[in-house]
Amino acid sequence: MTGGYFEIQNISGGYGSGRVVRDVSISIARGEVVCLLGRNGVGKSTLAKLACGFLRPMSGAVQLAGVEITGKRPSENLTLGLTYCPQERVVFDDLTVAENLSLMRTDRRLDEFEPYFRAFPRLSERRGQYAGTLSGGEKKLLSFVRGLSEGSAMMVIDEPTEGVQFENVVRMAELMLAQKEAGASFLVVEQNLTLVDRVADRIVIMDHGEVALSAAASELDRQQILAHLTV
Ligand SMILES: Nc1ncnc2c1ncn2[C@@H]1O[C@H](COP(=O)(O)OP(=O)(O)OP(=O)(O)O)[C@@H](O)[C@H]1O
Repeated sequence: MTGGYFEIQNISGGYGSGRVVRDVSISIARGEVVCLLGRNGVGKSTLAKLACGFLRPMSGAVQLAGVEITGKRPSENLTLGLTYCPQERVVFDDLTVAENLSLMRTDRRLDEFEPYFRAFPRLSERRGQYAGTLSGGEKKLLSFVRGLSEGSAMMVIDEPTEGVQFENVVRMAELMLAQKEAGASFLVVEQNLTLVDRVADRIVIMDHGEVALSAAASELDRQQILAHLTV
């Protein structure tokens, strides 16, 4: 145990007997944002799933606030303060935008979502619209707001900006930074350097299922990052 708030320790795993992630360790402190980058197919999403209980690791351990959570179900992890937002948009198409959000609250009130509606007027305008009719980028925003509004101390978010336009990516960054200020920690799988530049304290780059590079964001320039992302 190295003292991080969220500790991924020597995790290996994948699908069936196929090993995709090999011996990956990442330690995230309270209030730290770590961005996980890498080319397509190197195992970033698989690592996120292994860390959050959607896949059972072949070996290694995961700890949250000093508590071992390896192999716990995602629903158990949520009660312990770990939110996982998968890459696939998690919205219910046959519920309205408002219903998708109010589902998160036992009293069904929408008041607490007002800051998110102010940040994303498109969502506000579409409150009464079925989520199934939203564009891909709008669904990603809705999914992001659902995840962030869980208010967990640790959030693992997989490619939140896919299909989201620039100004909304900037607002996503601002909302994340506000939660970071309040003490939340993030592991963000991301290819969009607009978001990475704004939120990352540390950058971890994966290649072939392993950590190829881990450094403070301030120590890396764009060229070094891009060298790892281009084939
Ligand atoms: N459900 C699955 N069953 C079997 N193999 C899978 C499954 N999901 C992903 N893989 C394989 O695992 C490897 C890593 O995929 P993963 O989605 O973790 O990569 P990634 O780095 O997140 O890529 P991307 O940036 O394209 O999302 C790929 O070879 C992929 O084909």
